[in-house]
Amino acid sequence: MTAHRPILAAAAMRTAEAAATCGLTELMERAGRGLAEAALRFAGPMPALVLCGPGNNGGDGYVAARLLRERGCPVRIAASGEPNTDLARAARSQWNGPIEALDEAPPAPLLIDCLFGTGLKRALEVAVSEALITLVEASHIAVAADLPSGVEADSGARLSPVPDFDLTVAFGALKPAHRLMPAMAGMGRVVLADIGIDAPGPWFEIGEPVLPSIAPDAHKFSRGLVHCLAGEMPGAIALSAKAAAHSGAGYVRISTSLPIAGLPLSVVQVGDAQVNDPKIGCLLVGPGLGKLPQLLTLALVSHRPKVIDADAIGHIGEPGRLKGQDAVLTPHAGEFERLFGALPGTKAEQALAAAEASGAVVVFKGPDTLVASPDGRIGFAPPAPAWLATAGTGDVLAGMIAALRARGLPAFEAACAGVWLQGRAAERAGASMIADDLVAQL
Ligand SMILES: NC(=O)C1=CN([C@@H]2O[C@H](COP(=O)(O)OP(=O)(O)OC[C@H]3O[C@@H](n4cnc5c(N)ncnc54)[C@H](O)[C@@H]3O)[C@@H](O)[C@H]2O)[C@H](O)CC1
Ligand SMILES: [K+]
Repeated sequence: MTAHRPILAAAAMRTAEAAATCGLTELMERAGRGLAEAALRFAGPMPALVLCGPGNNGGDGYVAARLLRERGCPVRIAASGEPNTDLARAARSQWNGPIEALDEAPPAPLLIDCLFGTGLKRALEVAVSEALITLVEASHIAVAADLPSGVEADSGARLSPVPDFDLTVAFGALKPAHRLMPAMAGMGRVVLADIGIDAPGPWFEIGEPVLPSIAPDAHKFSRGLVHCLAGEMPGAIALSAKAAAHSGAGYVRISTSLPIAGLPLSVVQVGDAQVNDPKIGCLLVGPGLGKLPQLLTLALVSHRPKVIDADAIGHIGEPGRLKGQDAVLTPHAGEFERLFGALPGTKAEQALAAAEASGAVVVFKGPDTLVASPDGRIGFAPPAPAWLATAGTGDVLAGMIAALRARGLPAFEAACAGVWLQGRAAERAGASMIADDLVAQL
């Protein structure tokens, strides 16, 4: 069971650090110790070169270098300049070895990057960036302290070229960049060093969901009825319906004008869509819909909870149309931009703005899927296999979320649970999977 883990943007992290009762000096000592221990566990004792920048990330580096040396590792430090914070100056004063110039330092088998962390504001100077890339490439194992230098903590953008790391040790809490592209792709394994910060908040990494149990006296309708609206290409909604059935819905029904082949016999096909049937736990519209905006209109007339996916998102037109609906929207980047326009800010800020504009829970899909609620919560997906990027996996996700909603989870929790379960199913299905195989793993 993995709980939700807090994710803190840079400003929230600074607030949490300032509120820590142990004081900032002790926080830096803990961060440096966490870094040294994680590097030792990962790489074993090997000659290390620690790169120290001007801020507190550099301060963590001075502490880690001292502790690694105390444990018998041959350690050198190379710095890009003088420390510019009292904390980092104090940490450096406890290092009594030499400090090399960054652009002249020869490489070492273990490279620890403490140039910049959450305080990075702009691209690295070219000489600093080049030295970092050269030294990382010449090392056997490269470890980033908090974040790889060059990565912007809140957006996951690379402000300058960033080499690939083997290990990233996040301090106190994950930052958005640990779960956002492109930054997360180059971090290697990400581990969290506990420095005693306790800052639960509305942003978190989605953990293993707690699913509603099946009551001993359950019947098919009490377990949840998912009603799917089929459109022009019924294969897609068939995949959603199968996924819904395997995600614990008690009853899955499709309204379709033509019989759909290949569906499990337990999925019931009907001719008319009684979208206000009070037994419906969740409506699903969009997969394979094609050019049938009237089916979206029909879904929006219904007072039942709904998942709106794929083609249906393109028919919404104006996000405000969804206000007052109990809806989960599941756009990928193209569908997101078509509906909400080019929103400013980070992916998390865009997802929140979209949730607010529509009043819906927004599952902003991609290799770094986010689930945003109009109430300000955001769930960041834990890393999922890249092989999920194949046709039909979105239809499967929509069906899963619809089933979880019909089973009684609130919209945001259902969406988070669906995203988490889909990632784990993909891990089990393996790299050669197609969307149909994903259903078999639910
Ligand atoms: N605050 C704490 O108590 C603790 C922080 N920890 C670690 O500290 C960093 C964040 O530290 P901060 O000093 O805010 O930022 P950085 O070390 O990332 O460095 C910012 C520093 O550099 C300047 N700057 C920004 N961008 C550039 C650039 N491209 N080129 C040159 N200089 C730049 C900026 O003005 C600042 O002066 C956090 O990640 C943790 O690693 C400890 O973990 C715990 C205690
Ligand atoms: K760093």
